[in-house]
Amino acid sequence: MPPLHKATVGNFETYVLPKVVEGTPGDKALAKSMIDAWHKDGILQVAMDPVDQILADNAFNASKQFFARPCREKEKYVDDQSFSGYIASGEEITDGVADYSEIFTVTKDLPLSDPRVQQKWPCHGPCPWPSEEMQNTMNAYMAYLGDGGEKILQLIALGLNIPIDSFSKFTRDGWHHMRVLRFPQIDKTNGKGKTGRGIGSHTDYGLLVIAAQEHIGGLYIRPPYDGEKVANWETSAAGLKEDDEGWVYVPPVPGVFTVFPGDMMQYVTDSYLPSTPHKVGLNTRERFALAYFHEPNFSAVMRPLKRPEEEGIHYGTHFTNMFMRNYPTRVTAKRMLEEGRMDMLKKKELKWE
Ligand SMILES: O=C(O)CCC(=O)C(=O)O
Ligand SMILES: [Fe+2]
Repeated sequence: MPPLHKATVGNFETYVLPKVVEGTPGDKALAKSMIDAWHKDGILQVAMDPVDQILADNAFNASKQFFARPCREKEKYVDDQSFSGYIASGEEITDGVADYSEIFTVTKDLPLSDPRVQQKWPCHGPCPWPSEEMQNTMNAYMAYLGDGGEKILQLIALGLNIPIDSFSKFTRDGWHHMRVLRFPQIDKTNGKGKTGRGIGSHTDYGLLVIAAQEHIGGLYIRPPYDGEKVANWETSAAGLKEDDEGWVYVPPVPGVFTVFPGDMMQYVTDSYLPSTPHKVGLNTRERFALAYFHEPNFSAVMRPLKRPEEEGIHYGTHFTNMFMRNYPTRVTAKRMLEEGRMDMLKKKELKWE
């Protein structure tokens, strides 16, 4: 466990996803158990089969190859329309403090000819891939997690006794994205952040957070507590209880990925499935992780399942607000403001009704 962080060590439930979710009694029992695990621990594990584990291994190898390149070279892989690309250690801000994470973000990779890019939709643009090999490897891994994400959404709906497509109807052409992450060894940072802190405590934005880590750990989560329900779309959850009691260390387990709910899952279920707060500590060795986010369509307007008459939350606006807050000095944020792209979020064409 990384030094400087107080926590208990978690031991989480592990599940095997069915090939297809059909709504059988077996699927229902699995689903209910997954929901119970989220209520108890705030996180669960899914076992990858050996073929899919290769996809994860390949993604970790591509990540290491990229991060091993010289800084001057990595810095070139930035796009000024999307938030895809390289983020140096100390560039991301969580709750006003620089994170030590070094990141390559992958958002929906759209060519300049895509109508949404032409119309200057916020956050829409290409991914500046450093190589075709990294592109293919990351795309293959994300496609695998995308399949898993859809199955999990269907299972959770089954477990809640609501129509099986209650969540997945929002994810057509979903705004799925991934953060390829490297964390420096605790005593090898550039001094821009806070000692021992990799990423400050936060919740993530969409439906599901699906994360994998190699053998060096660093992730901590807070399980749900009665009366502890922060709505990140109203009041920032960043930095919350970062140094309090109650954190649980997520030990690296070979051959699994972890899954927990994001902000939109919390919103549509009226906090029955709260978005899990988490943070990353720096370890005594460098650490690699892959955080994939299974999301609604950028244009989706999310509403509480029990109160469809609510005005709702436009997912694209929530996503854009969060990225503008985390990367205020990035070229993408500057161009967005210069070109008045934030105003576009109010337009009807950007909203699914
Ligand atoms: O490093 C991890 O395991 C998780 C990273 C994370 O929370 C994020 O990228 O949002
Ligand atoms: Fe996160």
